[in-house]
Amino acid sequence: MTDHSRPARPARPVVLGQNQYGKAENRVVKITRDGATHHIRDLNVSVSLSGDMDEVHYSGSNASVLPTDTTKNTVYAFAQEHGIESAEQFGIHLARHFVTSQEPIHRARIRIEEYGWERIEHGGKGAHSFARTGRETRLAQITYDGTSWEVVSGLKDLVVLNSTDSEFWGYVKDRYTTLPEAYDRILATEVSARWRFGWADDERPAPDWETSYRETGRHLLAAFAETYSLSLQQTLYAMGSRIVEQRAEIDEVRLSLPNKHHFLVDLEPFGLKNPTEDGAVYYAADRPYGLIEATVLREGCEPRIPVDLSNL
Ligand SMILES: O=c1[nH]c(=O)c2[nH]c(=O)[nH]c2[nH]1
Repeated sequence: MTDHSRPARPARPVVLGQNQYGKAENRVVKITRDGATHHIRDLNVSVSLSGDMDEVHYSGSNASVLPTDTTKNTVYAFAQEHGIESAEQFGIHLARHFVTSQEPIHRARIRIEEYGWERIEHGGKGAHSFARTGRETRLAQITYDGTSWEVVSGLKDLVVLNSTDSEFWGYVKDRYTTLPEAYDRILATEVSARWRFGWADDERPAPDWETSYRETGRHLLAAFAETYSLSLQQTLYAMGSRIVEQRAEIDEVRLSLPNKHHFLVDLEPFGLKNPTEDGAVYYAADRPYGLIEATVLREGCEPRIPVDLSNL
């Protein structure tokens, strides 16, 4: 056995920087039964802990280390013991547990992806058969430092398209500009969105996470559908500002919108017209794509969602 009592660290001009650890991507499926009708929640939960962890890095002493295997077990045990009311509530339970039960752990960050399932309705039944929706992935990130909470929710992979009510013209033109002005184009994007809640301490009641997610998604889609778009930038702002205006619990929205270009195909070589007005055929390009990103904030609030959403 290694003796950890000896001086662990020779003086060296090297120090440990930010560090965190935990078990990533714990796949949890929870079935609850309401008579013959079953309900499913399907999560991917990643745990990240930090605190007094210098010694394990410097000397290998594991005295402060709650094993990542234990964090995995905790995720499954909590799903059974406490249920999964919402991704956010589940993450809050876990974060609070790790920080309050282990002295060396000062901060917990729980990231959750949730996959949707819909019922397979068949012959008036549909109680226990499901199909993965594949529409969007719900996201939640919960961070707790023993005093304050930061909850960022969101979604990704939500592909939406308006087949009209989109124009793009009047832009800067230089010697490299070839893009024709568009007065009736397809506007399509794959929404990646994060929204941060103002709720930060246990003194105040937490939002109703399920209602908040449902309504925020509804506003996001309604703003996309209802905005007569002169640019994707304008549509993005309409989506973000509608959420901040309509959902009092949300202070900040970050959106990353790839412009999924649809180009009218030139069919002139085949003696065919391809009019936008009716029956138009488009080439759906997958790359390169315009990438339009912005944060929309409640006035007076600090931006805290990372600019690059791939880091969240
Ligand atoms: O909505 C758009 N915004 C742009 O900034 C842009 N640039 C471009 O080439 N097409 C578009 N479309």
